[in-house]
Formats: sequence, C-alpha cells, structure tokens
Amino acid sequence: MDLHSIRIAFIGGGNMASAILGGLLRQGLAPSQVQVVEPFEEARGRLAREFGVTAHEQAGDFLAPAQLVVWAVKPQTFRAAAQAVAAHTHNALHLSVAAGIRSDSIAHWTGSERIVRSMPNTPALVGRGMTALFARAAVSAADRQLVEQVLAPTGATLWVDAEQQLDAVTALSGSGPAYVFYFIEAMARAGAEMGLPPAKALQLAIGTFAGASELARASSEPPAVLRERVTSKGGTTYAALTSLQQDAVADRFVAAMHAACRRAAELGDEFGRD
Ligand SMILES: NC(=O)C1=CN([C@@H]2O[C@H](COP(=O)(O)OP(=O)(O)OC[C@H]3O[C@@H](n4cnc5c(N)ncnc54)[C@H](O)[C@@H]3O)[C@@H](O)[C@H]2O)C=CC1
Ligand SMILES: O=C(O)[C@@H]1CCC=N1
Repeated sequence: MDLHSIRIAFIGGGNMASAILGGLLRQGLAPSQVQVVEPFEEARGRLAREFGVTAHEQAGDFLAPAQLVVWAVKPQTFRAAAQAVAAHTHNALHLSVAAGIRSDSIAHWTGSERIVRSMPNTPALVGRGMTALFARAAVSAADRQLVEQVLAPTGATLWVDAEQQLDAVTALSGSGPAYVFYFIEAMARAGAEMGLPPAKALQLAIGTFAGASELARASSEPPAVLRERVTSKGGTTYAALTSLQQDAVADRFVAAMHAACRRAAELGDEFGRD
C-alpha cells in the first residue's frame, strides 16, 4: 500500500487522531484520502477547519474503500463505535490507539484479524511522541511498514512481542507525559514558594526537563551516573535527594505506575469483548 494513494478512515477525531492525521497531511497525504467518523459537531468543525478533511456524524458506506482504519475513540466507547463501523469496512488493516482494549476484542467486533494495537503519547502532537506497537499474527510485514510510515511524523515507534506488555507501556510512556507535567508543576510551585516570579520558575522547570532529557538521550552513561554527577557530597542536590529517599518517593512512584498498569488491564476486562 502506498501512502500517496491509500484511503484512511479515523474512528474518533480527538487529540490522538489529530496528532496522527496532522502528521499524515504534513507527509503529503491529501485530505480527500481521509474520512473521519466523529459524532460531536464542534470536533467535526475543528477537523474541517484545521485539516480540510470530511468528518461524518455516523459510520456509513463512505468507509468501504478504507484500507486502513485508525481507532482513536475512548476505551469506553470502542465497542459501540466498532458495532456501528464494522459492517462498512472490508479487508482493512486496523490500527487502534485505545488504552486497554485487547486485539481479541477488536478482532471479535470488526471480524478482522489484521490488527495492530498501539500506545502513543501526547508529545505526538509536536512530533516527539513514543509509540509502542503490537501486531497480531495475521499482520504482514508490509502492514507493519505502513503503520510505521503512518506514525513516523508523530515521533519514534517500537514493536513489542507480547500484547500484555502494552499495559506496562501504557503505564510508562502512555501516561508518562502526565507524570512529567506533575513534576514540572511541583518544581515550578517550589520555585515560586522560594521567591521566584511564577512565570520564571515555570520556564526554569520546563527547560530543566527538556535539557536533562536531551542529556540522557545523548549520553552513553545511564541516568544514575548522570544523577551522581549533579550530586556533590554535602551539597544542595544531596540535600534534596536525601529528603526524597527518606520519603521513599521512588517507591511511591513505582507503586503509582503499577496502579496505572493494573488499570490498563482492567479497562480491557471492563470494556472488552462480549
Ligand atoms: N490522551 C492521551 O494521552 C492518550 C490517549 N490514548 C488513547 O487514545 C484514545 C483517544 O484518546 P483522545 O484522543 O485523548 O480522546 P478524545 O476525547 O480527544 O477523542 C476521542 C474522540 O472520539 C469521539 N467519539 C466518541 N464516540 C464516538 C463514536 N461512537 N464513534 C466515533 N467517534 C466517537 C469523541 O467525540 C472524541 O472526539 C483513547 O482510547 C485513549 O486511551 C492513548 C495514548 C495517549
Ligand atoms: O489515561 C489514559 O487512560 C490514557 C491512556 C494513556 C494516556 N492517557
């Protein structure tokens, strides 16, 4: 399948759909190659204005030519959306971004085995996302390549071999941007409490995350070594890290991520096939 002639349908036209769709259009895909099903009028208007694509209130036969169907609805609405869409799609490759919803459920609802499940994250909106992918056995090498091509403008992709690993991915990189924002908020709050103008404290917090991430990416050293380099014996960082350790913040953080992973599995049970 060639990206420049492919027909793509998006089921759901919110945040994640917009990140992927925006990237596709930047790669030269024509808006006429894309159809979107999006029940909310306001969202349909935004899709038309921002991307020039046609968004429909409901599924219909306009979906029949789609060779790739991108599922970008909430886990809670996946089943109902799939039941409305399935009769109109034929021989399509299905790509889901929904948290928790297992490929068994998607196969059951769509009647197709060509399913790739993915877990992106919101930095996809600025082309710096991390997306993990899982393919069912019926997905060909060409299908995998197409999915990689579709997601390339949103950032980096990696494949996992076991579908269950996507729950861990969801807890790590899927939800991860929220943890980073949480820390940015805390650092900026502390900066303001210590006397900095709030806007400057925020600028310093964001810049520190961006710089430290870039350093970790560029360095051949593991993060623990980079951390030690910042930490002079008896110095300021030492004082902060000792306080974090006394409060077992790392352990609490790991426990929080386990909660996210458990929730991903629960979503699969709660909103999965029947
Ligand atoms: N926001 C995030 O950080 C991430 C979200 N995800 C997953 O992406 C999926 C979509 O999330 P967002 O884009 O953030 O949500 P969103 O709420 O921005 O978009 C979902 C869209 O689906 C539409 N919709 C509702 N019912 C529908 C139906 N029956 N048929 C078609 N469209 C329908 C809604 O109107 C909405 O515009 C979720 O399953 C979520 O788990 C995955 C990774 C990260
Ligand atoms: O919070 C959620 O359920 C979704 C999945 C990963 C990020 N947001």
